[in-house]
Amino acid sequence: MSGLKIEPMKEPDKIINYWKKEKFTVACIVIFGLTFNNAIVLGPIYQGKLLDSIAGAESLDSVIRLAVSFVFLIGMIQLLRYFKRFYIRRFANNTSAVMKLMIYNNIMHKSLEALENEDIGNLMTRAVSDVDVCVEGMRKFTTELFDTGVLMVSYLVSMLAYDVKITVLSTLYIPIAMALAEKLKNVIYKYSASFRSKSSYIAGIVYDAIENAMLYRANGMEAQNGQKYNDDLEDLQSKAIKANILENSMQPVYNVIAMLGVITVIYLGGAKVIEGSWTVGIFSTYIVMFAAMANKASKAAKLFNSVQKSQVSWKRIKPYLAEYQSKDEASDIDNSSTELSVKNLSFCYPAAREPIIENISFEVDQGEIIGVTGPIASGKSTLGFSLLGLYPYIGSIRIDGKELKDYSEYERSMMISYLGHKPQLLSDTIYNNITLGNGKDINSVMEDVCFDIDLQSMPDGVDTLVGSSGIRLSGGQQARIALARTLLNKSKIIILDDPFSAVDMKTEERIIENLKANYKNSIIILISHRLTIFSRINKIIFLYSDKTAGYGTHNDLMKSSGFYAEIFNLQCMAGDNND
Ligand SMILES: Nc1ncnc2c1ncn2[C@@H]1O[C@H](COP(=O)(O)OP(=O)(O)OP(=O)(O)O)[C@@H](O)[C@H]1O
Repeated sequence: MSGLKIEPMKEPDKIINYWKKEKFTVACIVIFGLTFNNAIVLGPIYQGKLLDSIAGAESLDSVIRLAVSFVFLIGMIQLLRYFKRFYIRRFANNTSAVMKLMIYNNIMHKSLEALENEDIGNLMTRAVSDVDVCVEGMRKFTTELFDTGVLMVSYLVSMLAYDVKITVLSTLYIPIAMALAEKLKNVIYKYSASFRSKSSYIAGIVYDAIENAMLYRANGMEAQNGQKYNDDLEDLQSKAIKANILENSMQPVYNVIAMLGVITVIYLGGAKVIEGSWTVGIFSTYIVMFAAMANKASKAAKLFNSVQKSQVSWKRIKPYLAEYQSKDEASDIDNSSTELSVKNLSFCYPAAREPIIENISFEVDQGEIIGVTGPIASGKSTLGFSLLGLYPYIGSIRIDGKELKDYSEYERSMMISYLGHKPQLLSDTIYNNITLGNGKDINSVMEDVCFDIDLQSMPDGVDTLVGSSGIRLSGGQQARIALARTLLNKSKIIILDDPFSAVDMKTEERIIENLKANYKNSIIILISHRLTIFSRINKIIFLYSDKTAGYGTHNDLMKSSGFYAEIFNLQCMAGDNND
């Protein structure tokens, strides 16, 4: 009984492969399932023999011998049952884990565009609860294949051996219960699908409430949201009732239909006892077998309906069960020097019709800091984003002479660090937020982002917990932790999108000096609205709203662009006034 091994699998979108993958476990289920369900038939037979032995006033010795073997038999049957259950549970646990692993991998490798279009609540429900429902259906199916299928066959064969006519006549009602369950299949499928999709919707609302809790509270929307949530819950509840009622409440009906044959058994079996061709023990054995089989038949009918329900979940998770992908970690990066050359770069978001930036050209050498600025919505962030190479672009972006799109995803992630608008802090310590588990020393990067002073007032230092999304830190602290994370690896190209918007000007100036002094092997693309430090950096790209661009040193732009000079002078004046 080795531990669970959770490994990727081939063709995860074919449900049969989950049984094929667990060959050993499935073999154990088959062996223990067959022996248990065949042995269980011996129970009523021994019970009947015991009854006849007592009624026939046999010796006490033989009654005790029979009773002891009966108890031993029951013990053995329960032991077989234990192993059968153990392996079925193991199959279910492993299948659930592998499905979740495959879905997780799929999410991690989904294109950004596809992820942006995902409904988070829906995705979460599919990745977790739909997997559970689906695997539960697979477990029940596997269990009942033996506990119902094999057992019914065993009982039927034994009953036929006792009397063919009684068996045929008494079991005529069983197919009726099965046919009724089959008829309800489509209704159950429809209700289950509607319940699962409402459930996803509710998960989305909860996710939204967590994400935007502050916004809703600040705007006094608790009551309004609460009422809507309540209405949705009521709707969910009514869908849940519809989805479950047919599946669960029909079992007694199936049971009554299947048990109708007991009248035949009592009538014809009783006559056989009276005429002396059956003993009371045989009659008892037969009736116990019949009742057990009728009970199993009604469970089989319910099983059809449960499997139907789990098929809804399977259909929901199937699109996420793609082949396992792993990054090729081979890399051919030249770390000796860095050069960035951008020529006629145009970029259009996949969902947009027109390019946001057009024909941008510039060249940067190692150790240089390039500022990117311009009016609102002129495409500053888009330019930074396009340099990541995550989306197709027009024109050329060459790093060390090689086109960006010709580098692998892994190589790009090794060469380029990116800090976007949001700090994206994890609910963890400062240290873990910066290293993301790579174990590196962070002392120097903490000094580079001027966080060493902040740490002095934190009793737990770098082990301070930042809270959910960094809630326990100030905006400026959050921004600098995120900046430290981006700087830590001293990547060849570092793209910083508005890193100083929450940082005061003095700290901003100190950080810029640190970047100039300590990141001489990198190229830094600094996107910012604040131009006061632009006189200290190497070159500037000024994006105009009409998609043209100015490029040069600060002094060049002060002369060539009246717009740039005006913004710079205004900001310097505002800075002076603040001082
Ligand atoms: N993912 C996207 N899909 C489609 N269009 C987008 C996307 N992101 C941004 N845009 C559009 O691109 C244009 C430029 O946006 P961008 O964020 O690059 O401007 P910006 O200069 O950084 O703006 P700001 O100064 O407000 O930060 C905007 O009109 C915006 O609507």
